[in-house]
Amino acid sequence: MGLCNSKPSSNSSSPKSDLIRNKNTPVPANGTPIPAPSPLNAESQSNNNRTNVKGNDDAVIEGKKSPFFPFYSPSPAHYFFSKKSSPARSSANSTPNRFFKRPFPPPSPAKHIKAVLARRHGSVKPNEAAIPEGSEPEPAAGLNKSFGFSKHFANKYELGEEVGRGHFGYTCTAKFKKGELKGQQVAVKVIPKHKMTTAIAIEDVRREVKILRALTGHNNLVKFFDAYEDNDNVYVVMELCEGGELLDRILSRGGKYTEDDAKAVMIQILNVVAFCHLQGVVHRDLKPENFLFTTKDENSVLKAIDFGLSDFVRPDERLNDIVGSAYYVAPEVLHRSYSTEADVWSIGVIAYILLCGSRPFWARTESGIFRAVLKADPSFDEAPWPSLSSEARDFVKRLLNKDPRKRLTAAQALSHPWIKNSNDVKVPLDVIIFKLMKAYMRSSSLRKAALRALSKTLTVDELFYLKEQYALLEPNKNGTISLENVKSALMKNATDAMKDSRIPDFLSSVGPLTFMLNSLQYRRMDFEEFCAAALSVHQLEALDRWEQHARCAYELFEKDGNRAIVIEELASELGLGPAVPVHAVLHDWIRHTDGKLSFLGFVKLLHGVSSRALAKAQ
Ligand SMILES: Nc1ncnc2c1ncn2[C@@H]1O[C@H](COP(=O)(O)OP(=O)(O)OP(=O)(O)O)[C@@H](O)[C@H]1O
Ligand SMILES: [Ca+2]
Ligand SMILES: [Ca+2]
Repeated sequence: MGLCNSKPSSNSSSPKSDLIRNKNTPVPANGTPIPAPSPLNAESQSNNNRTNVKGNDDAVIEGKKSPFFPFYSPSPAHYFFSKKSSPARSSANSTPNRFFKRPFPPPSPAKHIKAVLARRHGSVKPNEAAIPEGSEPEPAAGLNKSFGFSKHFANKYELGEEVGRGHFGYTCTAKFKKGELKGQQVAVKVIPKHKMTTAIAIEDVRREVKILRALTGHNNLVKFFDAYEDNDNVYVVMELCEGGELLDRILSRGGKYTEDDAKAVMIQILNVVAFCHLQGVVHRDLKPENFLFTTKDENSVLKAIDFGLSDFVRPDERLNDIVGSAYYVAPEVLHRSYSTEADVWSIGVIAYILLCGSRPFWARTESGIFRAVLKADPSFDEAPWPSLSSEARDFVKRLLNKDPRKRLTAAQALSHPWIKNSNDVKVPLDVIIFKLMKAYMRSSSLRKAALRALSKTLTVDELFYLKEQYALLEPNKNGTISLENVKSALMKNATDAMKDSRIPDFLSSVGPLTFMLNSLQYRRMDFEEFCAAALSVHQLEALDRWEQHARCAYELFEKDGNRAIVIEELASELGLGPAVPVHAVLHDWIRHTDGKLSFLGFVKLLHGVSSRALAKAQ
């Protein structure tokens, strides 16, 4: 492959062509207007209920018993000095100026978005938070707070000291009282029932336990043992992580990691998040506070915790409730139309913080942070960015792409040049492959030919990921795959969570377009075709070299696949309905000399049928 000299890099994500369906209310494909940057969410300064650590933005308040006491609390004098000095001494080579030109204050505990707290506690002040219509918190009366968990917590465990506290619960050590495990220590997250004042809050706890139970077993996910309840509390029993929160380690290092150390953290985060996504679980609250080290050792394993805001998401579904923590929230979450890509954004924020010690999006108020997330481009010009590797910068930028279709997936991020050569990297199966293959199988032969041409322009770096994915589908001896390979690869990785996220169903059905059963069942696909099927035009488009990719592909298409096409046929290829004045719109997409596709038409065809058009057609 790679007939052209251009050196593009990157890969897949489907034309979000896949059906866009909302969980609760339909949202236009492009998302709804921005909810937040209005007085609605203004001034959220005091909404942090964390009492264990650092309640305030950049300060560290009284103590949790963490050994990683965050001694790095920037002196306000730095800012004072920096502000005062910058205009006067703005010479570019003034070293002090460079030093004090920290773009934002260093990381600190993130607050949950107000809407999260509101929908859980039901105590919304008028205009305080944006809540999706039709999901107003219900009154506390008549709520069923029985979870069906075992009632024998007190018989089995003896609670010890508190080790952490969050908005919804507090965590203590505990010991097995008897039996083989007598004396062994565990962690118990205690969630008081009196705090569950809405049906949503109860449902969240139910789902938190369900998801933990289903996902436990991954090396970078806190091990779950069991859940109990009594009249007052729910008790979630887990392995005890004694190494403290990732946030505390970031702070204890003065906010900066070497590239190698940041990479080691990133690999573990991406591993567990790619695993969750394959299971159809979106975490929705990824932040350094929600990753714990198992031991105090420098090289300790990192574990994801706190699935309190997590949810199942079907491959063709968009979620629309605004949840998460403001500094880490993805733009499409604020637009109320999102899926697993939102977690990858949060990982991008964590990566940015690890590498430079500052937050990429910062403001004093919630609405200010939202505005920054939606509109601002994070700075890569300030120190230390220019001295970091170009791969590191590229990695972070591709996680922080505001368009979720152009963002890398977690599995793709593990294949990124910055990461892929590290030890311990094993690229996992990526669910986006199934979405893309599905869109490909539904495409016309003309679009397939266009995608094939594009796939021939992929570079070694881009092919690396596709090769890994193809290998995971375990092609047979003659190097081809069929629907059976796809199904069995999925089933091999399946946990109980997959049932709730309906990933296997997604493969074999879609109403009138029973795509794969009809097509892949009766034939096999080789690696070349797989590349055409599993590449993402949107992601390639995000690259600086996209134009080269596309031009090069068009040349190949001209030789091999281009043919005369009439406007009506092209219109139907692109799913344009009768309401669209096709002759006016598509005029430039067909070459007048020979009736074949022009470059513009070729690029349009690569993108395929728009999701809106597809939704209308069904
Ligand atoms: N398995 C564990 N081992 C050790 N400490 C833990 C464990 N699980 C949780 N903790 C500590 O308890 C804190 C609170 O737990 P968790 O984040 O699950 O609670 P929460 O109420 O959902 O928090 P939040 O306000 O972030 O939603 C964690 O930040 C961590 O410090
Ligand atoms: Ca937490
Ligand atoms: Ca939580």
